[in-house]
Amino acid sequence: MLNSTNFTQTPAFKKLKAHHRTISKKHLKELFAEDKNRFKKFSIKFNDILLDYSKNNINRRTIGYLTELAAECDLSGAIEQMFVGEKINQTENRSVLHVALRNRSNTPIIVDGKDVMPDVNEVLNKMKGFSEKVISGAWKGYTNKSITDIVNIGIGGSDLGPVMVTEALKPYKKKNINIHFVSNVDGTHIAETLKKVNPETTLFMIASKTFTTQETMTNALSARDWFLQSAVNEEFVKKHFVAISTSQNLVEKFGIDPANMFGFWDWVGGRYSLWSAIGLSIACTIGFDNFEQLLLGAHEMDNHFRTTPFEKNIPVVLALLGIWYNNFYGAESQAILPYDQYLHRFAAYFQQGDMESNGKYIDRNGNKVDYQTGPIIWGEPGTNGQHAFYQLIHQGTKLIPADFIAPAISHNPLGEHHKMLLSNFFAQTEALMNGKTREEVEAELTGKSKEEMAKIAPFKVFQGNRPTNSILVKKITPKSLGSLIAMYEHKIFVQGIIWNVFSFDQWGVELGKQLANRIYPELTDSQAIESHDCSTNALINQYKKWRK
Ligand SMILES: O=P(O)(O)OC[C@H]1O[C@H](O)[C@@H](O)[C@@H](O)[C@@H]1O
Repeated sequence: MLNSTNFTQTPAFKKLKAHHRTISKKHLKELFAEDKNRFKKFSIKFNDILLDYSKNNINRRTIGYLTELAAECDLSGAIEQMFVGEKINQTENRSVLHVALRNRSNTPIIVDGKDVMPDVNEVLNKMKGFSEKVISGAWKGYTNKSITDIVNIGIGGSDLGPVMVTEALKPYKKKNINIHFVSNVDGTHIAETLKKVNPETTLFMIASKTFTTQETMTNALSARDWFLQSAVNEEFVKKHFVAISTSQNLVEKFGIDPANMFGFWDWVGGRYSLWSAIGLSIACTIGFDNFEQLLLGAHEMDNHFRTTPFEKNIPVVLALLGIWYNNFYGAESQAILPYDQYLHRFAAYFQQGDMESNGKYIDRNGNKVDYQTGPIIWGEPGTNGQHAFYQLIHQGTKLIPADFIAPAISHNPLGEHHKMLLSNFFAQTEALMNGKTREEVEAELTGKSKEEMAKIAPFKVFQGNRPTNSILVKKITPKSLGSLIAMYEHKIFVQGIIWNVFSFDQWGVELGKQLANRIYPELTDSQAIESHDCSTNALINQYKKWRK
């Protein structure tokens, strides 16, 4: 059982409250001027990842109190409970073991008296064999041609991870395999995808933990119909459809050969599942050896997280900084800004990862919280963001803590591009910290009259004092990406523990599904609907009129 302390009632929280009153009066610039060793004190290097968190509104005392807070919420106990397979997802009575999926040291992890590692390894072996067959061309379609295109059909956790990773690791893509993803129930998504592929050489991966998700099942059936228009014989489905699920029963019902099913377990949360068979599309796109490197990178981050003291523990430090801004400074969001085009879905991936995990107002005791929990996660790759929303980060009225992520080495060392990209990365965090004073603005406005200067100067001033983390990675490789993803996963875990919420269920997605199922049959005929509130009725009835 996880500890369920209200963190706002701890001694450390009270110390942080008092401390916040003083330190929040100091500009980041002052903190740097006072202490030339800030970088040394507030940075952590782990393998090929450097976290510089010195550009935050903190000093040694802040970190001391924050780590005390973590201790008072029994973070160490919670970490151990997760790693040893205790059922910390209490509302679903499940263990939380994405760490077992990438447990490359193979130490036993026991759930309900049984070591899960042999099953994990068995599925990994099956994925290895299958991906090798697909990539080598040995897996043949119904006209004896090799596979050229994979269409992964899934949504949420059965989509976002593979999408993000295959995009992030495009430089490792096998040349003979193209990957496509269909998630939205909007027919446009599947229709546009099917225009690009040939039924004779396409492999569909139906990815769904439950195998009941409306969007995925609808898209899978449409894909099957489309395939059978050409292949005709239902026997051929098994050469072109594989399933990734925890439900063998439903997979068989759908007509997929159980031999082509890749299983996983209820202790893998959807948004933590890219390491499981849900990663089959990744393995078939970049090769199994690279998939294993991804697992290894995550495993090394797991070990770091499990064994490193809090003040040197990257996920813990990131989580505590998030709590500092969320609960003391009143920040409502957290930006993730990758300076790497290949990471363009990274923020979208962690929108699910973070917001589905910690977007909760009921605590682990079943009571309504009286503090803020999960932040809004958002972001786009630099430098696109700079020309869009950075205005608000620099001069808006909201505090937006931001994580800047960049690789030192580009996969595309084209001319001066990477140097320019990185100069923007370094410049932005510097600008956000220092800002620009009125004096500096005036010094630049040479040749202007006093009146002209007074008129324009206020608009050109930047307050600065805006916190950032810089995460510099040597290169985005399968291994370093694995570490980066695991880093954020554990950050979310730590925050959930301290906010006292259950991070591994997602009851909040159910109500909308339920109501959609009720409304769906009402849309069939042309009868006016009166069973809802006047707004919903009117919208449905207008839709019915227009579609006639
Ligand atoms: O893999 P499935 O079962 O199709 O679920 C897909 C998604 O459905 C819901 O939106 C949530 O439960 C998500 O966490 C999940 O990832």
